[in-house]
Amino acid sequence: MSHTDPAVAFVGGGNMAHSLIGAMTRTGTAPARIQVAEPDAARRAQLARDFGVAVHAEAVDAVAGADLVVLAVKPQVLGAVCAALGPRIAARRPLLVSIAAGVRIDQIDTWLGGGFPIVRAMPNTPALIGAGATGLIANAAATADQRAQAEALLTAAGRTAWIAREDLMDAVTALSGSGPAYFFLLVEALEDAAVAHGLPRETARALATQTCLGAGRMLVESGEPPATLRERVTSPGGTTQAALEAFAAGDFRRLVGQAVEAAVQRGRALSAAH
Ligand SMILES: NC(=O)C1=CN([C@@H]2O[C@H](COP(=O)(O)OP(=O)(O)OC[C@H]3O[C@@H](n4cnc5c(N)ncnc54)[C@H](O)[C@@H]3O)[C@@H](O)[C@H]2O)C=CC1
Ligand SMILES: O=C(O)[C@@H]1CCC=N1
Repeated sequence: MSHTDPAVAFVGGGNMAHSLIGAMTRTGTAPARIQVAEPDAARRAQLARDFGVAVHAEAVDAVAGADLVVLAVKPQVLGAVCAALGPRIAARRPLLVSIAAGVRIDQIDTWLGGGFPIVRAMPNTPALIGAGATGLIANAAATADQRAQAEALLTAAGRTAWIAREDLMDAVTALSGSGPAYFFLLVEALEDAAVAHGLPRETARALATQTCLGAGRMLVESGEPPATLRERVTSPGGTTQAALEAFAAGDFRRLVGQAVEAAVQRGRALSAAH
């Protein structure tokens, strides 16, 4: 980003805000362009120390003068936060970027008072190291420039993809939003299995972790389909084939499908609860 960066206010200075602010400052956004509202004094102090951004206890103090307001609070408090914020920003109507899981754009707009440009984004925790994956969707009130601003902000934290319809956000949340946890679980299970076969835990963790990184980098850097990369590891009648047959016998793909389905349903239930 450059000196023409929008003035950005974060409402909520927790884990995801920390990740996104870290990504923005690493990629050249001046800390002076960023304000954060966070009620927890220890978190405020940490944000100021880590990034040199201005911190406030009250949301209304952070959003004055902002071009773009990132809503980074928990879904359960977003309604109250928006209701308090709406009247204070109604005159200027900055772009709102919500990262709250399971909260629809029309719900946010209604809480704010109506007629606001809004982008809904679903990032994930690897944003912390610039390796995030974010799905995006905008409402009709958001201009092309505002969409580009939201995309630039999330691109600082990794890859982004616009989606065609908001109901697809439940699938994005179940895939990439929650997805890092699925890979962490697989690494945990692999590590435990190797320990059961006698490897020291540190060795098992180091090898499982590096294998996850290596596989991920091959997927990104080779551009080849995962099935092709899998087949290349799988010597006929060899060890990988034996392992993949055990996965198939346990209906691994169906299990993954069920896990994603459960996350999709939970996302829908969360939006219906607001
Ligand atoms: N953790 C994850 O992997 C992902 C989380 N999200 C979404 O990001 C949002 C934030 O999640 P986290 O950062 O993990 O939560 P968090 O709990 O770490 O951060 C939320 C912060 O909001 C603050 N807060 C509470 N009330 C406030 C108010 N009235 N004004 C300003 N700040 C207030 C809290 O003190 C807390 O620091 C959630 O809506 C979540 O659905 C989205 C994608 C991935
Ligand atoms: O588990 C959750 O509800 C949030 C949304 C995606 C990742 N964490």
